[in-house]
Amino acid sequence: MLQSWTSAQVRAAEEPLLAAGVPLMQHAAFALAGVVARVLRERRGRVVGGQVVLLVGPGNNGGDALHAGAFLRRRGVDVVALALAPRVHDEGRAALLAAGGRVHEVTDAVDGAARAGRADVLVDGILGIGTRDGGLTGLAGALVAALAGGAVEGDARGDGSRGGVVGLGAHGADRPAVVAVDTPSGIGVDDGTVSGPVLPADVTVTFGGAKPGLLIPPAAHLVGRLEVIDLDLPLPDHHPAVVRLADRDAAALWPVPTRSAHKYSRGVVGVVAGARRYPGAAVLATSAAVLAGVGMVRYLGDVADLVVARRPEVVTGPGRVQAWVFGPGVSPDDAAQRRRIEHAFEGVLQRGEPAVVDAGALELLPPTVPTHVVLTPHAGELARLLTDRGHRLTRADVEREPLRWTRLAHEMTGATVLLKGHVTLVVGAGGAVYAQADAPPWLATAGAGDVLAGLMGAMLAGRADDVLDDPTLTAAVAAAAALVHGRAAHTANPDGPVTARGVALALPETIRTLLASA
Ligand SMILES: NC(=O)C1=CN([C@@H]2O[C@H](COP(=O)(O)OP(=O)(O)OC[C@H]3O[C@@H](n4cnc5c(N)ncnc54)[C@H](O)[C@@H]3O)[C@@H](O)[C@H]2O)[C@@H](O)CC1
Ligand SMILES: [K+]
Repeated sequence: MLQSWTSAQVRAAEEPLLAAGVPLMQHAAFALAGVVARVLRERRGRVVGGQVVLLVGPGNNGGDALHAGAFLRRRGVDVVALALAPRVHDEGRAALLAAGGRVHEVTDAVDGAARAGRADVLVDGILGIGTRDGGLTGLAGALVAALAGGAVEGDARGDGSRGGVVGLGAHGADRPAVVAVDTPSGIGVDDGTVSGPVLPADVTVTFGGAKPGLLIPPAAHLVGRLEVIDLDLPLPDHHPAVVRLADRDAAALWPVPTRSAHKYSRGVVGVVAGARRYPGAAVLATSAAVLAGVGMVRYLGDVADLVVARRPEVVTGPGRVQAWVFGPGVSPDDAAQRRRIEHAFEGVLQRGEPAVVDAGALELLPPTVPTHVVLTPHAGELARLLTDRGHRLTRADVEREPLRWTRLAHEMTGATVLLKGHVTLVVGAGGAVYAQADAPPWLATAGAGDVLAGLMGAMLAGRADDVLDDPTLTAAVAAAAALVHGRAAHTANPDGPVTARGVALALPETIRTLLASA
């Protein structure tokens, strides 16, 4: 499990150690220098003679970079600090100079970008947890925009004058590797927003514990490989801001049958999905539930013949269920499916049956529901859901601030809300947040959401009693389902195209491997 803490939580945890004179910055800088040395070795075969340029901002984040530069100097690395503020960390600066490094005061963004572009490794120490709203501006903003590759047109000098842009480009062996100090500078450290230029990192070395912005999109896409340096900070372990589950966490959440289990005790999933116009969604959602290993799958809808032809294990017609899947392939104008879903919602509310509410069923959601109801919108559907509740939003708004809007949807509806994406966010009871980045981009394909819904329904059915006893469990189960979904895509075809059906078929093998690894 990867846990993360907000800037305020990290500062509070650092305070007693700093008061006791623990040299946290030295520890952080030493670890940072080790990572930079490793990156130099990866790129050039050796550390000695490597060229490192430090981008140094006004605070302790720049201090970390300067001290790391001093450590690297002692290992024979050529280190130049580009000071991007009128004043940089005094001690760090003195340490770098004493070790034979150089400090260059940058006054021109184009010139600064040209110097930075010549490095083997660029260390981004402009801002860390001291970042205020608004991202990088002025000289640092213009320099980073120039380096990041023309994000700013014309204003690369930071003084309004036009200048040539020295872009790092997106790829290429010649461009410097970028190592971010604590966070890529300019991201919203606590919410993952990106409101200005940011230098995409190859590696982010974060201190004490991860920060939410490193896990939440869009900033999460700029982090590269994440390395967490443990500083033994007394962080509130039971109250992380955002969590990312690992395989063993998902395995621990999986409903593994006991020897005395029978099909009803293992859970029955009721699936209301598909229509004559969208029969595939019913097949995919029921298949995923069957292949995830639930006790029984019960299908309600108009394409029962097709579902049973494809999945003879499925029973049809009403009856007892432990959890529901509503909505894949259901259009709002489908009166029969609407009635079935509205009727089943009564059970969800009265008897406390967990439910996954997807696609067409999102529009049938009662005004408020308990947390054992999981909504699984993509960004466009979340925008619509909130627009219907008085917040005029577009898909792009949701993509800019996914955590904010997922949280609001949870607060307004009471449901656990899972926002599907390359990074999937889940917000559940008590405001718990999960950010799962397990899905390969190939998984963005038609029907993949139907498989996720079926798989999650199977998990909820298998753990229905636990979920009802412990309201916080639903969000964890939803996050684990997202993890399994991503892993199944990988099992289906590592690093290549996948079909939704292929992902469903890969579930048994994926779950077996996951449980074996725990
Ligand atoms: N507190 C500690 O003891 C430790 C801190 N560490 C480092 O210190 C960093 C935090 O240092 P600071 O608190 O000095 O903060 P930063 O270095 O992140 O920021 C410095 C200053 O930049 C200014 N600033 C903020 N947002 C800005 C913006 N958008 N544009 C321009 N200027 C802006 C503010 O005046 C802020 O105080 C951490 O991220 C980490 O790298 C590490 O050395 C570990 C120990
Ligand atoms: K930084």
